[in-house]
Amino acid sequence: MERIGIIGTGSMGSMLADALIASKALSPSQLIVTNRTPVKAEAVAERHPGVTVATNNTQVAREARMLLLCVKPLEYSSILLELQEELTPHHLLITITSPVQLERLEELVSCAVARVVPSITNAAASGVCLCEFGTRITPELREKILSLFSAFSQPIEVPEQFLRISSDISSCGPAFLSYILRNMIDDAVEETGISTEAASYLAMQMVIGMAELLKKERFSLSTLEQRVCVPGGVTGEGLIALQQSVPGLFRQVYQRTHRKFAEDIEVVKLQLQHVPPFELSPNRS
Ligand SMILES: NC(=O)C1=CN([C@@H]2O[C@H](COP(=O)(O)OP(=O)(O)OC[C@H]3O[C@@H](n4cnc5c(N)ncnc54)[C@H](O)[C@@H]3O)[C@@H](O)[C@H]2O)C=CC1
Ligand SMILES: O=C(O)[C@@H]1CCC=N1
Repeated sequence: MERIGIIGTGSMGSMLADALIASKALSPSQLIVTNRTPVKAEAVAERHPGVTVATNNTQVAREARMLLLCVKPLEYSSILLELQEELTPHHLLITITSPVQLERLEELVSCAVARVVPSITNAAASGVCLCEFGTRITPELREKILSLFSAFSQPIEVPEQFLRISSDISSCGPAFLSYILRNMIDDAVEETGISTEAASYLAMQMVIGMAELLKKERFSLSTLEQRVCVPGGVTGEGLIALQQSVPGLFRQVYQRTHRKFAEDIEVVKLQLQHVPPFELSPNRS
């Protein structure tokens, strides 16, 4: 029975644990989890009796061959120093974050490495996850990863150059759209006096209905816009206000995310300089 380890059970690590078990891709006994603050790992085991809570990261590497590293980029150097001796060529290390380059990871560990960037939408067994495979990933490992994540998402292979923008849309997108929707609601309340509850309910039902339409492939975004925008009607009037401020807005969003991404890559690179290549690791026998 193959076990999978999750290091870091914060927002994404716990979502992945829940999704793997809910989709039956894994039974609880196949999962071993750990977190710097143990209570978060214990909460996963409370939701899914049978999940093992490890006391530290090295225990996870000893008991599982496939590891999902679900911590923030700045935690990588210390975790890699801890895990370096435990990781063998039989392990598979999957990072879920973007600014840690796979090429660099391959210099630091002896096992195969891959990236799978999830999205909060995967919690509803929906949405995509973005995959990138390191050079040690065999066709069998590739299939294994795709099969595991396809239990609760649509895995899409993305070239490194488009990883950031893809993640901006699929992973950050739910936060961006939620912010816009909250403004749609707040402005409705301020402008008309409708209650927040009523406006929120209408907005959420609208989004759910729209997603269903898109899911059934009955409409593209532009046909949806055309069908709703009756010539001479009110939608067109509203769109005039949007046309004045929305075009180019997301370019600013993407410029900011890309700038932050470039900064993160540099900080991670500097930190990883303190991790020796795996062949030179001091404890290596
Ligand atoms: N939140 C999201 O929607 C998405 C996040 N990501 C990526 O996933 C990564 C994690 O993000 P979140 O889960 O949102 O963050 P989070 O802060 O909720 O979770 C990180 C967890 O790692 C734990 N941790 C930190 N250092 C540790 C260590 N040395 N050993 C064990 N556990 C440790 C923390 O206690 C925390 O529970 C980030 O790199 C982020 O870029 C990727 C796609 C979507
Ligand atoms: O905010 C972040 O850094 C992460 C990456 C993708 C979604 N959330």
